[in-house]
Amino acid sequence: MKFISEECAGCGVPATLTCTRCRMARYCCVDHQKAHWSKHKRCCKPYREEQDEILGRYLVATQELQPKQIIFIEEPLVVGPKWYLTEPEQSASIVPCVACYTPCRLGKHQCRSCRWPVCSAACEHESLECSVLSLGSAAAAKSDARTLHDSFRHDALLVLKCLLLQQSHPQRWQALLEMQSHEKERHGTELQLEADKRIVSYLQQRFLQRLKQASKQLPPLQYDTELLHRICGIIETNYMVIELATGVELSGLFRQACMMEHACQPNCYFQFDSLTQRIAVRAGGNIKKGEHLKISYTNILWGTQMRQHHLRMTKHFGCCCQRCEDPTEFGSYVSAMRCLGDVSKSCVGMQLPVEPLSEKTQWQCNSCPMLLDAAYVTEVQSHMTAEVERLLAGQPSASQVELLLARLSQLLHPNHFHMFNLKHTLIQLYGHESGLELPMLSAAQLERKLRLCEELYDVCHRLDPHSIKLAIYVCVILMEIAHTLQEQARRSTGETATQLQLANSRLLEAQEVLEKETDSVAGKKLHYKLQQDLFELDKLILHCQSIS
Ligand SMILES: C[S@@+](CC[C@H](N)C(=O)[O-])C[C@H]1O[C@@H](n2cnc3c(N)ncnc32)[C@H](O)[C@@H]1O
Repeated sequence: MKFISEECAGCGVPATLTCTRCRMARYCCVDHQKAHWSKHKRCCKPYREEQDEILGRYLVATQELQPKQIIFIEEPLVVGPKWYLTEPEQSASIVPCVACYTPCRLGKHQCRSCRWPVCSAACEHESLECSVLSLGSAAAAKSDARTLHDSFRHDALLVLKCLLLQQSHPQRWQALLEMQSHEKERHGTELQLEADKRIVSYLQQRFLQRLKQASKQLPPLQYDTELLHRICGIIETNYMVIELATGVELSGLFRQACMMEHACQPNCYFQFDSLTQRIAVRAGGNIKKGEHLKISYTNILWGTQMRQHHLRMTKHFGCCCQRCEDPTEFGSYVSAMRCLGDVSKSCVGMQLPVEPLSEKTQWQCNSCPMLLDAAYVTEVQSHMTAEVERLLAGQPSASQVELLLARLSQLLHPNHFHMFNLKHTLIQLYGHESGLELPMLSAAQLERKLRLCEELYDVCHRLDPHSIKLAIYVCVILMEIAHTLQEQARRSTGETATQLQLANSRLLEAQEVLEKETDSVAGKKLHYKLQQDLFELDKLILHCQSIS
C-alpha cells in the first residue's frame, strides 16, 4: 500500500520535494509548496510529543482528526525477523532469509561470506552485519535442524541490527537509546533470563567477543552485556509486528509510532507498506484536539485481569484506562462470571471485580452479598482458558463447541471472552461444516446463528466502536449475518426483497470495516470472499426485482 502521493499537491505533476515538517505533502517546486501552505498548514503534522512521569513520552492531537485520516508516516529505525519465536518455530526447518526475510529451507542456500541461510544464492545482505556474522563458526549445511537453529538464531538478529546502528545510522542509534527499556523492572525476571540465554550470551560468545581480534578490519562497536540487555528491553517494550503481504511477520522499531501510549479502547490504527516498511498511523474515529493518540498493545478481547497481567509482564505498567476501571467493561461483561449463590440459595447475579485495576481484587455479586477472592477466580479462569484453547486448537465440530459452551454457560456471563471465542467459532461452523451447510439448517438453527452473530456484534461494538482492532472479527460476523439472511430470504414466501437488501447492507458494512485490513493475509482472504458474496447477492437482488 502506497501512503504518499507521487504528485505535486499544487498542480498534479510528478513531485520531487516533500514537506520537511510532516513528510507527507509532495511538491514539484518551492513556489507550489509556498502557494499550497495556507491550505496544507491546517493538516500538517497534526500532533505533538509530550512527556509525563507515568506515560513517559506520548503523542497528543493538536487539531480535530477525521476517521481514517493519516496522522503521520514514518520509516523504521530498524526492522528484523520476528522477535518472539514459538516453540515449533525454534526448531522449524523453514527460517527467514538473513537478507530479505523470505522463508527459506535451512541448509539449502547460504550466504557466501557468513554462511547464514539465504533464499537464493543471489540474495545479499548488509555488509557490516555480514562481516560480524562471519566471525561465528557457522554449522555445516548438512547438520540436523537443531544444530542449524542453534547456529543461526534469527530472533537475535534484531538485537545485532540495533547494535550496528551505532556505525551505520548514528542518528537512529540515538533515537533508539531514547526509547524506554524498563531495565530495572526486567532485572531478574523470566523475560530477562530468557533474553540472556537466547540472545545476549549467544551474540557475545559466537560473534561479539571475536570482534576484539577483528577490530582492525571492523569499525569500533560498544557491545557490553548491559547494553545488550538494554537493547532487549527496548525491543520488548517498543517493537511492533509488521505483517508482510506474504504472511511473513517482521518486528520493527519506529521513533514516533512507538511513542504512542496504550489504551484498551484505542483511537488509532496503523498500516505498513510491505515494500518500504513504512508505517502509516491513522485516526480510528473522530479524535478531538488535545486527545492522546492511543493504540493497543494487547488483545482487546481478553478480560481486564488477563490484559493487565499481559501488560505488567511485557510492558511493565498497569493500565488505568476507562475500560480497565469499569467492572462491566463498557457494559460488555466480558470478564463477568455467574454467581452460584450459596448452599441455601441460588442466585441469578453476576460476579464482577470490585477493584478491577488490582490483581488481588475481590469479586462481588451484583445481586447478592456473595464475595469471591482473586485466587479462586484466577484458578477457575485459567482452567477454562486451557480447556477452550485445547478444544479450539483441534478444529472442533459444532456439536463439540456446543457442548463446552453449554458447560461454561453455567459459570460465565454469555458475553464472557471465553464464550465469545466459542460463539465466534460456532457461527463459522453453522452453515459451513459438512452436513451443516446453510440449506441443511433448521429454521431454529438459522435463528440461533443470527442471534449469536448479533450478540457478538454488540460485544465488538462496545469494546471497539470503530473496529480498529476487531475488524476481522466484525467482518466475519457481518458476512455470516448476510449469509443467514439470504438463506432465510430463499425460504420465505414474502419479504424476500427486504431481507436481501438487509443482507446487502451488512456486506457493504463489512466491506467498509475491512478497509483497515486490506494488506493482512486474513484481510485479503476475506476481501476476496466478500467481493464474491456481493456479486452473487447483486445477481439475486436483480433477479428478484425482475420477477416482481
Ligand atoms: C511503546 S512505549 C511508549 C513510549 C514511551 N512512553 C517512551 O517514552 O518512549 C511503552 C511504554 O510506555 C509506557 N506506557 C504506555 N502506555 C501506558 C499507559 N496507558 N499507562 C502507563 N504507562 C504507559 C509504559 O512504560 C510502556 O512500557
